[in-house]
Amino acid sequence: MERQGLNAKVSTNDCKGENISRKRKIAEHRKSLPVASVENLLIQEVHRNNTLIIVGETGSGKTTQIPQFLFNAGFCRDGKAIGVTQPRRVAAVTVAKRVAEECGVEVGQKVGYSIRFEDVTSSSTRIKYMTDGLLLREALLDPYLSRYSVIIVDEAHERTVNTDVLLGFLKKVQKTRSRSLNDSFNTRNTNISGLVLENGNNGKYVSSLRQHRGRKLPPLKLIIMSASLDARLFSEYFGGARAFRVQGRQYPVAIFYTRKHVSDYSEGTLITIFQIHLEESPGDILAFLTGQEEIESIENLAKDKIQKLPESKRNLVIIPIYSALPSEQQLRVFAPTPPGVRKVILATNIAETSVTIPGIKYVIDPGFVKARTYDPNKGMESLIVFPTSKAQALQRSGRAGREGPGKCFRQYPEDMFYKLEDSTKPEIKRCNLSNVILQLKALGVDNVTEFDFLEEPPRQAIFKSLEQLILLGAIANDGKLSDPVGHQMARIPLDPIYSKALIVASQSNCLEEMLITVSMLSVESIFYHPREKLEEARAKMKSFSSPEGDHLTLINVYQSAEEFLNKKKLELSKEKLEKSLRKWCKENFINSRSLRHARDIHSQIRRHVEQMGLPLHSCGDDMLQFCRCLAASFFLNVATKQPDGTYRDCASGEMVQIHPSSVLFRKKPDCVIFNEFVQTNHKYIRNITRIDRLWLSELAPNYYALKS
Ligand SMILES: Nc1ncnc2c1ncn2[C@@H]1O[C@H](COP(=O)(O)OP(=O)(O)OP(=O)(O)O)[C@@H](O)[C@H]1O
Repeated sequence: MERQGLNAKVSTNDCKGENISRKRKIAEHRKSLPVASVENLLIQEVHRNNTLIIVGETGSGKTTQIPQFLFNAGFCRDGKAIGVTQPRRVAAVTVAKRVAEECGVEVGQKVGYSIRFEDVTSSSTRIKYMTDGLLLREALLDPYLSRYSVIIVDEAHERTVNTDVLLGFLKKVQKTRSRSLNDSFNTRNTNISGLVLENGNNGKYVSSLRQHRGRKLPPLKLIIMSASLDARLFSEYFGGARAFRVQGRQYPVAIFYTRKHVSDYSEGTLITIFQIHLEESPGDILAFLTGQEEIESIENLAKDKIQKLPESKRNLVIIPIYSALPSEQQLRVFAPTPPGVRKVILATNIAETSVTIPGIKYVIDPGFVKARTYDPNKGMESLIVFPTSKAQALQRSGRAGREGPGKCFRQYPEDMFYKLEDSTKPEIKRCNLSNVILQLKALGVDNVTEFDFLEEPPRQAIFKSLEQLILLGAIANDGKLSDPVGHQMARIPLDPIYSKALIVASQSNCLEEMLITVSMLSVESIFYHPREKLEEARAKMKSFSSPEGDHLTLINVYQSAEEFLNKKKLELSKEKLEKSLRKWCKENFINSRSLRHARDIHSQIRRHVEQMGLPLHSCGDDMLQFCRCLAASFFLNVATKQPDGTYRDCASGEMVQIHPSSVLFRKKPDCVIFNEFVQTNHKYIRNITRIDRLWLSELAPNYYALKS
């Protein structure tokens, strides 16, 4: 007993020792970062300028250190907080965890994060990492962002829609806050609702202002950061804002190009993974691919190849990361690699910016990315694979060289690099804007065409999206959000068309079914059909399939999985239950990762609609009612069969085909609603349900009466 006690004591001490040495290492590491040498200068610049643009090499310490410098310089006095936005959830979470560790606190205390459906902050949080979309949602409740003294918009070069909208909004808040400060200096306690009216908003702004009447709001400091942004563009937009350059890089990254053009980049990536594994020194590999399906196919091929290696070389583990993966699975890539094992991470551009994945020494960059495009004439949005920009290539190589020197293998010849665009085309110029417009209107920007965008989206795209929102009933005659539908839609964090579907379903007693549908539609490929077991997979799919179409088929899958879980729930532990669900998925050729993600989304949105008080009913076996509800929700996406068996999209007039993955592929009903337009060699529609054409003028009279 005594010995055990002694041992226990020794191991606690060991633990303490380890902790102390880790803390010391972290402290030394922080001091060695390029930004550390300019801390005082940076703080001076922030004091002098309300808007500052900071450009510094990847890994120089911008994201993790600058918020801490600001905290130490007193920017969180009076209970104010520093908000740091990231374009991606995974970056917000992992960086917050790292900074909490550096500060020696639990995440959620002084340092926290907030992403859609997950808030790890408390009243003591002073440095808050979050997605740019989340800050926009916060602004709905607090239009002056009054709890923040500084907002840092990180990775601004990504130019996501949310970043662009946020920048325009922050510019406005800065102006208003400076004015509110002057007003409260001059006429303390006066009613400053003039500012409210100027913002063109209603009750929400007023109440928020009332809270601040008589209290000074300090000017909002805004910092825009990236390793690869066009500082001039941002500076001009913010009236000649100062740009500050942090010199120096932590570790070098050697760049390698191929001699010739690579015709099949996935094959090239696979070959390079194994070349690195067999020829290079220890260190983990990060390879960038374009999407879930591509990642899963390379994952399977790589796993087969590993089995064929000599025993001593099989120490290779493959870990995927893409946005449709549930958060805890995404975080697996950040776990330390066991000794003697080499980790290969197959990632989409989700791992391209901000993140530090411990152990990564090698990056493979095929030079492609899947991105959204939007054709405003046809109102059609699709995902297309594009070459990356130089900025993206730089960010990707920057994922190596964070813990020591690294190497980046670009899967294209050097001259190709110089032909790439400097920066990525802003998403706002190539996407459907209905979500943006809904958000702006909710923020009180009634005339969207007058909003001060960093770069204007195409007018036609604005009008097309406005039209869509009007047709969905989100906008009233006066151009404001309709009451209650528009306001409700703005509260649900989904695409407007899906938010509307939930509202319609709540009125038709089938919200339970629509919640499942929307969750399943929010993930990629529920079914998988391995080439070697095609017939077996098809037979299984048939057992779930509904003659009405894909939406009911997806519901069948979801409900069967739930039934299975309910049966097993009493006899198995949580861990075993997860395992047996994976087995069930495998037997049924269901993608277990996608199903898990859909279940996650389902429970999150369910909580949301419950909070909103929407009645959660099921239509039971009355599938006709549900199909009518689908038609009432997705009436903007209707296609009708043509004599030659192809389909015509009613909204755009475009000729399309039913995607081969649909259960209606061979049945070819006369009239269908669909949820996705996919453009490969052909134009396909996906996720389809048959409807009766006559329902349309009854369920969407404004649109169809007008059309006919
Ligand atoms: N989670 C982590 N684990 C280990 N080291 C980390 C972690 N996060 C950051 N670091 C270390 O801190 C350094 C600075 O990271 P930081 O994210 O602040 O740089 P950055 O300048 O913002 O880079 P980028 O422009 O690529 O986002 C990294 O190079 C790495 O050495």
